[in-house]
Amino acid sequence: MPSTPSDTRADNPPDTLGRGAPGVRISGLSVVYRTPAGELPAVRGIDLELPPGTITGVVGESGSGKSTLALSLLNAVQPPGRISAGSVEIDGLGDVVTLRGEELRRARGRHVGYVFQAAQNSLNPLKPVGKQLLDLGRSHGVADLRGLVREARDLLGRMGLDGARVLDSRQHELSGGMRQRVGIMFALVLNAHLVVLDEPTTALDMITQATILRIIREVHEERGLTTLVITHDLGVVAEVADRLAVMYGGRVVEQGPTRQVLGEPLHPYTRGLIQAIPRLVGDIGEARALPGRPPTLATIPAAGCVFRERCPLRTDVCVTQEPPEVAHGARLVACHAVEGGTGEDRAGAGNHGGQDGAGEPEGRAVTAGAREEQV
Ligand SMILES: Nc1ncnc2c1ncn2[C@@H]1O[C@H](COP(=O)(O)OP(=O)(O)OP(=O)(O)O)[C@@H](O)[C@H]1O
Repeated sequence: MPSTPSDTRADNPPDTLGRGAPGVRISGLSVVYRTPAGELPAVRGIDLELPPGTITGVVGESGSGKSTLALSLLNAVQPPGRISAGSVEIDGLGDVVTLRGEELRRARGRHVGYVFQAAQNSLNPLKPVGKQLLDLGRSHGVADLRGLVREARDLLGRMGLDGARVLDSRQHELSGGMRQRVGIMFALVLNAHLVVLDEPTTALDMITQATILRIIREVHEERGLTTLVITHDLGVVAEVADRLAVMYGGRVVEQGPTRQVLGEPLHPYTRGLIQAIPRLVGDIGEARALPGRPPTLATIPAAGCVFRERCPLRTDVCVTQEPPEVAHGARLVACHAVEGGTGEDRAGAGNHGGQDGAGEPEGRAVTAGAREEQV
């Protein structure tokens, strides 16, 4: 990759984040939305670590709280929502939940690059993409705007687009898939070292999706990033993520190295998600959709296990007691019915969770293999 825009920024304040991939520690994070029935939690007491240099995937059905979690990483939850408890510690930035005003604006884009779920429609319809790029550069004090444009063209070119043409285009002149790639370009172009991608490939056909996932992985490794990918698509995380967190009803119910979580799922919800994937070969009847529907804010139970209504393993204790996250080797699982925890605390699991089986080349190869078996 050629020199990056941040290499050329002369008039910027010192880069407090440094050059390395930052670690992120989300602790006790809760987010509520105000509704006619009062403030209801969309994310509840989440503890999640993003080890430096890894790609973490967050999966779960619609409404499980994935986007709300992603927004919290940027302290960007908007009313009627608010972060009601917890912290998001990013190396070099501190607790972003406490950042305000100019500090926060600077952090977004420059330190934390992001693509929101609605990336396809988040461009300004009146301005060419290139003009919006220059606005972004100026608002972050980029000295070498030509370098910024070069970088944008290069990123778009790698994603299979004619960069110069795209920069000259307005939103309505681009297809959904092109806009999606423009969104990814904006997330990467300021050379942030923490990148949050919310459904980065939803508008893309399978072949373009595979290309984009490869590029996300390549850029992640070239630049030494810490990356969070939010998706409802297990295929996407199998392809790209070292570590995986499975969300349901605002809780993380299972987390650990992708290879382990997908290869040998422990939580009944994770198992259900995997069983629901239709296979191209074999008995079509093997794919079993999860019965029932995920809860809404109004139907998330106030006590007990959030998954119990749909759970085949439910017992009485699930109605009254919320299952704690228990370590199973490098994994954390919140389920009363999963036996054989190692008895380690969260820290114990988190420590080897970073790399163990996380899948540097070997882990991904195995994960890819697991995916091949699925099809
Ligand atoms: N602005 C809002 N006002 C009220 N409730 C909201 C708001 N935004 C999200 N919610 C609710 O919060 C819960 C979590 O939503 P969120 O969008 O974070 O989930 P998600 O897993 O990202 O789902 P999807 O994949 O459909 O975006 C859902 O029940 C949703 O209806």
